[in-house]
Amino acid sequence: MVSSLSDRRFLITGGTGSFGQTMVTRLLDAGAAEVRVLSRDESKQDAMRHRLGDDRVRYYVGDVRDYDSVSKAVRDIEFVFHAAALKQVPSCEFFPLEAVRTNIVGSANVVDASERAGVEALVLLSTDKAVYPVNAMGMTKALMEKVAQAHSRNNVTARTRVCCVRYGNVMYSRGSVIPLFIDQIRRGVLPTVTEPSMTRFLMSLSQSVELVEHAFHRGQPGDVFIRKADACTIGDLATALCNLFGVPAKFNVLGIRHGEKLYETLASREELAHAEDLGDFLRVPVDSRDLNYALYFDEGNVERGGLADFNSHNARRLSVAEVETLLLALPEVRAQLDAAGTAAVPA
Ligand SMILES: O=c1ccn([C@@H]2O[C@H](COP(=O)(O)OP(=O)(O)O[C@H]3O[C@H](CO)[C@@H](O)[C@H](O)[C@H]3O)[C@@H](O)[C@H]2O)c(=O)[nH]1
Repeated sequence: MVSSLSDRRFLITGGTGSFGQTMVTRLLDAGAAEVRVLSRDESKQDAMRHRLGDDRVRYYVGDVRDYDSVSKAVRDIEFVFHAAALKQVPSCEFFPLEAVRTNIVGSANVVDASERAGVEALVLLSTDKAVYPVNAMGMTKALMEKVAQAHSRNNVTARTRVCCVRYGNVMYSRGSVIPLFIDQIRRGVLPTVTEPSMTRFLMSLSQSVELVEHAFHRGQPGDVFIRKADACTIGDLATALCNLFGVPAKFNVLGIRHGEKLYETLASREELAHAEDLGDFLRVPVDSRDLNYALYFDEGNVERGGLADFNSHNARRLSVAEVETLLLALPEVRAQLDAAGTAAVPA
């Protein structure tokens, strides 16, 4: 268990992304001695350097696919957060081997380089799409989790405590559906809803950081941590945005896209059979032959209705009004509403 973030040295792979930037700021605020950012894009690093203006942040240009660049960035580091990934479903479908190289081989490089450098703890970021995966992005993230768990299972004397976190859609993340719908609404175009009854878990960026910190502080080697998020239908999400921008809730229905599921699963029924309920979080320990499954069944200790998955269809369903409240809590949405000005009349 790590008690404090202050005066410690951190590496964040993919540190210029939405999660990475939020985590860097959080660590700096908590008094970190040094935060290294490893990423491929020098111009994003440059923009971040100017925005933060904090010389505790060190920028490493490199690629997790290249073991050498990871091992240089991790030298003398105490804690690593691994956020670098190929995350777009369509690009991973078109180029699955690229997803293998970044999401699986790259993650294995981060695990191995951390172990060799004597890093204390490593948290890898995964996604609900890794559970019962149907697309290359989810499949490669599922294998990333296996690589992380194998490190713990196969090395009893491992120096690095490796855990994963899994979460669903982060609201307003780059290229996601919320900024797209807002852009469409503001341009006077009908939002392009794939399938109104499709459901997704909703999480804020700060909740994703909280989950990572929870795993970082409390995770045992090989654990997967999940936050018990609420979910909504995409139809209700589009309706909530139309209401906020004062336009009628009418959509252009496209149909479900290639590689998409009607709902996502955060924890499989197989995992729930031995998961530990921690209130807001679930902890799925690494599968071990020693686990006493029978105890859980005899004591009726399996949460969420026996052997059902925890998915976005059976999770707590947010109402349109609740989605509106969540959206209004996002500074980006408020800025868009302000920019839309008084023309936005409530529906
Ligand atoms: O024009 C559009 C685009 C998307 N959607 C729907 O909106 C939902 C969310 O889509 P999107 O924001 O594109 O996210 P996902 O494809 O679900 O994937 C995101 O969420 C994952 C977690 O589930 C992350 O791992 C991925 O990196 C991230 O891209 C889905 O049901 C889509 O069908 C629409 O209705 N219309």
